[in-house]
Amino acid sequence: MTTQVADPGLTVSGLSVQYGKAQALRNISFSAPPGTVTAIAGPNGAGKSSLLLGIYGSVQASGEVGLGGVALAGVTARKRARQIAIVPQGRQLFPSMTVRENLQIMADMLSLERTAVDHALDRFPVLRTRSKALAGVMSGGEQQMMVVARALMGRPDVLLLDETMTGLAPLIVTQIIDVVRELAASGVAIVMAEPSIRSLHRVIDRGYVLIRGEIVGSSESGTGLDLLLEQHMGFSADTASDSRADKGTETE
Ligand SMILES: Nc1ncnc2c1ncn2[C@@H]1O[C@H](COP(=O)(O)OP(=O)(O)OP(=O)(O)O)[C@@H](O)[C@H]1O
Repeated sequence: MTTQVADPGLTVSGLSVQYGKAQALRNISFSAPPGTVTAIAGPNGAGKSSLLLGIYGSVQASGEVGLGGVALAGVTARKRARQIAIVPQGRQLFPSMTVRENLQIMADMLSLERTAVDHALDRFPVLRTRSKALAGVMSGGEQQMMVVARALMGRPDVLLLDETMTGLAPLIVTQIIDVVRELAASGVAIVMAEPSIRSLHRVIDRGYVLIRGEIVGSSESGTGLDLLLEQHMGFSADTASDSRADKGTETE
């Protein structure tokens, strides 16, 4: 009788990132199983982007990244780009091209089938209705939806979200969370890095607190992770802004 071994999903082992003499990330290890949403919570400069870019492969990193038990070091860049998708901080879209044209570029880059752009437009209703609008005239939330739809075009096994929810209106966050949950239900492993996770508890399955390039704690729930983040920072970003509003005082 053969025993089925569970797919480990994304595995990160001893990942470190250095910029010149500055160590941005030190010896990070964690896993993100298929069908789960893993949060990386930490303040500005903690190393969240460096971690996601190191996993994605667009910054030099030491250590090992694996997918489904296979080390990605031996996988071609093209295959890796299809298996792992990223929504980068700063969006990186072409403002003077239309929504459709922006999506077409990704389809061409990954040699996707002809229907890929239409599938991407169908992810969010607003993209379908505004497919001929220039990306630069779309609202911040609409642009973020575009970038999420673009990242999903290659049907990745792993989706990395770098501060995708930060600064968005609650209604937009809800729409993106719905897509994230749908993806997780279909088996995608999702890793989202955010400085504040207060409005994201319902989507997070597990997570880690990252401070100064190191993982300092983990939790199996969004609520637990938020508490941990508060403990490590002394206060959370949201708590700080709430209390400033309550007291009407500036703390800086
Ligand atoms: N290209 C770079 N060259 C030099 N230092 C960098 C570079 N990118 C990031 N850093 C430094 O590495 C550290 C981690 O930065 P990183 O952007 O990964 O953190 P972060 O948690 O994503 O922060 P933020 O929320 O501000 O984006 C910071 O001290 C940052 O100044």
